[in-house]
Amino acid sequence: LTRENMQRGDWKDLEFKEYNFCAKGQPAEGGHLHPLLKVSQQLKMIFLQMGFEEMPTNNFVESSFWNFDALFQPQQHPARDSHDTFFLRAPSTIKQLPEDYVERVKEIHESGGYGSRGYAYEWRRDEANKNLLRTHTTAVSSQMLYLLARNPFQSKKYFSIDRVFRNEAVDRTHLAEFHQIEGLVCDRGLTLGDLIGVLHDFFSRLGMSNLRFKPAYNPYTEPSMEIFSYHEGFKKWVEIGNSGMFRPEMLRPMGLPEDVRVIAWGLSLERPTMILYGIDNIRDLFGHKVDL
Ligand SMILES: COC[C@@H]1[C@H](c2ccc(C#Cc3ccccc3)cc2)[C@@H]2CN(C(=O)Nc3ccc(OC4CC4)cc3)C[C@@H](O)[C@@H](O)CN12
Repeated sequence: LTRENMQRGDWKDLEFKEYNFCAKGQPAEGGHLHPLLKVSQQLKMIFLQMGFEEMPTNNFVESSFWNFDALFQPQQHPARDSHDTFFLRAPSTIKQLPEDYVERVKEIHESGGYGSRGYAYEWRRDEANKNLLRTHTTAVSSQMLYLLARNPFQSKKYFSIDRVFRNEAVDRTHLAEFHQIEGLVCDRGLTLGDLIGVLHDFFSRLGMSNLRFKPAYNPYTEPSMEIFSYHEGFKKWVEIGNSGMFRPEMLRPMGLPEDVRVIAWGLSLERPTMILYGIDNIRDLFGHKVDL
């Protein structure tokens, strides 16, 4: 029976079979939640169950100051080169920064302080003013810790899961951006043992309990550790993240009390998602699937 039959009136001469009200309908094509979304929701639940608060990471553009200088990362560090970082043409510079804090950061880079020798170079404000696409969510962690330091001290547990951008060669497992997962605990008298303990708690909730730690280096954490977990499936140790204790050269200029320590760790969202979903080409995670 068509619209034309109805308009022409010739439906009267047509033969119709009995309507089968018990016939099954067409299977409804349902949508699917994206694997990255499902894994990030699972990780968000883990952090919330551990009493962590989510950081506001809804801005991809950061200043070099918050992304590097506040983390005591020197201005000549290779990661700050345009080969590794996306700098912005417009707006190319940050409008304003907390001037008193900037002065203390300049001081710690140039001549040290709080027992540190610093880097003994001429720190440049115009370098710190350059806007970029954040290379890690630690650029947000630094701002949250600075805000914490401006109020009467209280211990805090923060997390973030969001996009970060690196000007790197793209290959099967690397794109110019990825989602970083970061957790941090700020409290008086925290030790490396507390970091190891919170890592065991966190990763055991992801089904990874057999962990090993390897000394590593980050410009903003000392000591630093790479985190490994034995993967029963692959029968080998898999690097599952990086961690460390933020340096005094980062925390003291913020104004945090001398006995306050911050332990932190990070991992990517893509790696666990690809492993959990058996995806071996990161491009299958993004963009429209083109079956050529
Ligand atoms: C440019 O690449 C950086 C990324 C990404 C990464 C690395 C470090 C941090 C960090 C940090 C940090 C350190 C100190 C203080 C604060 C933040 C965050 C993400 C992953 C971190 N990595 C990573 O995610 N690996 C991983 C994580 C989970 C996982 O689960 C599977 C189900 C079993 C499997 C693998 C480790 C490696 O993949 C590494 O080669 C790649 N890393």
